[in-house]
Amino acid sequence: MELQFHKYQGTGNDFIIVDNRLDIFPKNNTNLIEQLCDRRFGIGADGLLLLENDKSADFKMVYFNADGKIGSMCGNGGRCLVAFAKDLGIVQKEASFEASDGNHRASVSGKQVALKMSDVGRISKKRNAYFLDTGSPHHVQLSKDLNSMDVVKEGRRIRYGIYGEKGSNVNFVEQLAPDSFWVRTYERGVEDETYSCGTGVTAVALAMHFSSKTEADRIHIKTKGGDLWVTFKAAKKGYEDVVLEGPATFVFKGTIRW
Ligand SMILES: N[C@@H](CCC[C@H](N)C(=O)O)C(=O)O
Repeated sequence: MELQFHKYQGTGNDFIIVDNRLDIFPKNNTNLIEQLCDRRFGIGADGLLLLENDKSADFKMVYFNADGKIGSMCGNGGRCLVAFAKDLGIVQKEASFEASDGNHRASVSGKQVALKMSDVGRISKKRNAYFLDTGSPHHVQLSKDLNSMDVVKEGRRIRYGIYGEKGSNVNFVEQLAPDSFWVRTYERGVEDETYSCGTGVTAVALAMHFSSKTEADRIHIKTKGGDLWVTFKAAKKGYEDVVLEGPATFVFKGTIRW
């Protein structure tokens, strides 16, 4: 079989993107998707995104983690898919799409894509951390000396030790300024540290506001792969009007045969 694909990245969180509007991609072939994401034997990516037709939105997003298994919501992936849809001419400056956690709207300005995330109703306090679901599950904990932390070792311990096989993404945070944080993320389904995680930085921003580490409602997040911004409004219960904003760019396109 031969596959045309595109590579996009959002602050270093990188994705294989396939235009699957003809619905011919072998979605059930977990081994194939894992192989395509492999950085030595395949194209290499944190995940694989399918753009599909949708009866009411501009398109539908289907996301697979690098382990080849269907994933939950992917914030950076959603932003990259909107950039891809614009490059294909499917959308202009505004877009709407269906994802695993419902409908999302987005706006494009140059290389920047602002994605409306789902409302977050509940943030639970763990011993030295917070847990919330921003479309994907996230453990958020403040850490000292983030620079020297073994994120993979610590992240794996928490991901399996506290959250079992179903797991959670694990975000380690250091405050840089009243409205700015540095985040390193161990990502479930990639089972490694990624250069950034969109649902992760969204979770960090909300958890830091919830725990009064910041009073800002527009928060800058520094990641290994670059800068992201999260804006939000406090709601009666949790947070609403949550928007994740940052760059999403085309890297290359190609053909792969197997
Ligand atoms: N990198 C993604 C997160 C994708 C889902 C995550 N790997 C999970 O399985 O929960 C993002 O940008 O949100």
